[in-house]
This record gives sequence, C-alpha cells and structure tokens, in this order.
Amino acid sequence: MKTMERERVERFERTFHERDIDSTYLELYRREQVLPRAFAYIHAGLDVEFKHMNYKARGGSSGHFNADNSRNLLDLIDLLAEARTMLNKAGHSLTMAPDYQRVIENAPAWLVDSGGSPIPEGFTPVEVESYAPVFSLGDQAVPVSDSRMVKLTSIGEGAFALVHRFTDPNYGMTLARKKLKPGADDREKERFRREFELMKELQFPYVLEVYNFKESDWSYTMEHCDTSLEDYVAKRNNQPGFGPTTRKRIALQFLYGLNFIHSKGHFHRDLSTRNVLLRTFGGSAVLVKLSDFGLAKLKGSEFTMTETELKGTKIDPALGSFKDFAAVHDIFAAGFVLLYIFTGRKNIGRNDATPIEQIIHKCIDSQPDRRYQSVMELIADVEALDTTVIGEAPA
Ligand SMILES: Nc1ncnc2c1ncn2[C@@H]1O[C@H](COP(=O)(O)OP(=O)(O)OP(=O)(O)O)[C@@H](O)[C@H]1O
Repeated sequence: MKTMERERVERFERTFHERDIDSTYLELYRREQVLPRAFAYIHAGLDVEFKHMNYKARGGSSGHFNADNSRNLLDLIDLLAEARTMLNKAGHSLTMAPDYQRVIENAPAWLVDSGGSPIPEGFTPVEVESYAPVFSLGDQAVPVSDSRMVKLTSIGEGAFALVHRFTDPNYGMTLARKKLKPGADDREKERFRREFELMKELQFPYVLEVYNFKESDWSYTMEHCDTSLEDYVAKRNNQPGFGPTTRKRIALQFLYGLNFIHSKGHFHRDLSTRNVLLRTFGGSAVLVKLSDFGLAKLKGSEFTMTETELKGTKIDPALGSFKDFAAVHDIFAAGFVLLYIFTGRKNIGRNDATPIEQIIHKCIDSQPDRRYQSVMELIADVEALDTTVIGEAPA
C-alpha cells in the first residue's frame, strides 16, 4: 500500500475513535488490520436501521420508514461508499454479506432524506447478522502450484462472489478466481458448487472453462476473460470498424454456446450482457464465453429466486414459476442480448422492422408459443441474415 493511500485510510479510521461503538461489534472486527472501528460502527448502525425496517415492513406488506431512520441509513451508506473508494485506492476490495449488499444497492431507488421513505411493496426482510462480521477485506494473494504466493487483482464483484485475476508464473498464464463472499449460507454454497460442477461438465469453446474447486475457502479457478459483452459493445458501438459482420459473428458464437447448453439438457436462466464474457485477441477477433451459471439447473427441479439473483437479466413476463423454465424463456433473454449486440440498445420499439429486429421480436413475443421454439431455429435465421442490409427496413 502506498503511504498517501495508507494515511488516508488511517485518517478515516481516526474519525471513529471518539464515537461510541457497541462493544459486541468492536469485538467482531478486533482482528481486522484496517478500519476495525469504522466497520464496527457502520455494522452496528446498519443493524439498528435494518431491524427497524424489518419491523416496519413485517409480513411483507409495504410500510413507512421514518425520516430520522432514513437519514441515518443514508449517512451510513455514504460512509460505506467512502470507505470502499478509499480501500480500493489502497489496493483492497471490500466484501459485504450478500443480504446487506442487496439492501444497500437497492436503497437509492426508494430511500429519501426528508419526510420518511416508503418501503417498497414485496420488500424481503433483511437477514440481520449481529454475531459475525458482515464486512471483510478480500484476499490479496493466492498460492499457486509450487506454493509460491502470487498477487490477486480485483476484477469484478457479483452479489455472491468476488472475482480476481492472477498470473501463474509456472505457466505465464493469467487465470481468474471466483470466491464466495464470507457469510454465505448453505443455499448460496450449494448454488456456487453447482455452478462449478455444471460448467465443468459443459466443455465447449463458447462456454467459460473452469478448472479447480477449493472447498477450504469456497473458491474456484477459471479461464480469464478480458471484458464483458456489455462493456465491449458500449466501447465500440459507434465505431466504423464494429460493423454488422463482426456483430453477427459475436451473435452466432453466443447462440452456439446457448444451443450447446440446451442440447445437454440445461438452461442458463440468467442470460444478460454482463454474463456473456469475451476473450479478445486484437483487431476484431474475439471468443464469446457464456458465464455465471449460478441459476442453471436440471429440468424440472424446484428453485426459488430472489431479486438479487436476477440483476441485469430481462425477466420474462410469460414465466409463471421458475420451475416451469423452458427453452423459450432463455430465448426471450437471448433476444435482448442479440438486440444489444446488433444495435447497442437495450430496448426495442414496437414497430421496428429491420431483419434483425424481426428476429428479436420473434424471440420476445409475449406469447411463448409464437417465439422460436429452439435455439437451432433462431441460429438458422441469424445465419441467414444478409449483413449488407442488416440495419435497413424492408422496402
Ligand atoms: N472469468 C472471468 N474473467 C474476467 N472477469 C470475470 C470472470 N468471471 C467473472 N468476472 C467478472 O466478475 C463479475 C462478477 O462475476 P459473476 O457475475 O460470475 O459473480 P456472481 O456473484 O455470481 O454474480 P451475480 O450477481 O451476477 O450472480 C462479472 O460481472 C465479471 O465482470
């Protein structure tokens, strides 16, 4: 850590020296090298507000979160954001228990600083955790095959896991490592292990390859990707080099990957522009890698999902229950991924009538029986697209 960055973190921690902090919470973070008092203070404050929120929204019905509580919670969220930025600059990643992260990320949508805040309808009570730390710092190094420790660099964070990259000096290869966040419950652990096992089974050029599962710290290694589809298209969308032929090539790789998953009897269930990753090789050469299989499961199995688990994915209004998931529901989400690949847009108009838009309308039709019934059918239409007229409406 550089001196200036360390000083900034220490100065932030000193602002908590004069504050009254519940000793139970101080004890939870006693061994933390960085920001022990700050973490204890913020954790204690969040628990007070979360308990009050659960009380006000009991039974799942919406309630009113008082003005003072709203302001307190907003102040705590600001403190946390400040701590996170500072820690990132100092080379640490801040990890938070999934349920705390869910509420904090969703808060800006309903929390206001005057007159109190209306708790959203259907609010899921927060699992308050007063006896274990909810904040921790991500690992900074990992052992490789000859037991040498190599540096980890943070590259991503989802609701449940932290993702780092590291270079194995034995092979000169960069790998990614996904690690479950601390405080994960049995259900999240099962989801994590299932994700690894399924990806291990699905060996295919357009599905992200996973290597090794380590139960001792709930992490696994996988191939490293350079970017997500979301970022790749956003950066190139208005550039002349990113034309219909390149877009069609990316779209087909994505569909071949999806078709392979379906051919093996699985559905992805969480397709989004963030869950499609890319390896880039200079110029316009890319390899599409489908990732984040945490929600994929064998046909017919029971599973309920939470709002956190579907972040970024277009939810199919025609899907009644998650256990009735079928190919047409992945095809619905794939329609939006295709729209983004071909146009850089996330929403489609009613009257769009270019050849690609006609395909997308058929993916997302409100009546599932009017959609493509299989990825193979969809592939046939995308393969047949004439890239010289792809963006033009028919005469
Ligand atoms: N193999 C990889 N190479 C490069 N970046 C990756 C890789 N895997 C994941 N990431 C990055 O890390 C982020 C979080 O990963 P991922 O979405 O798999 O975690 P998660 O906790 O399961 O997420 P979610 O909340 O979507 O379920 C991704 O959005 C992506 O940017």
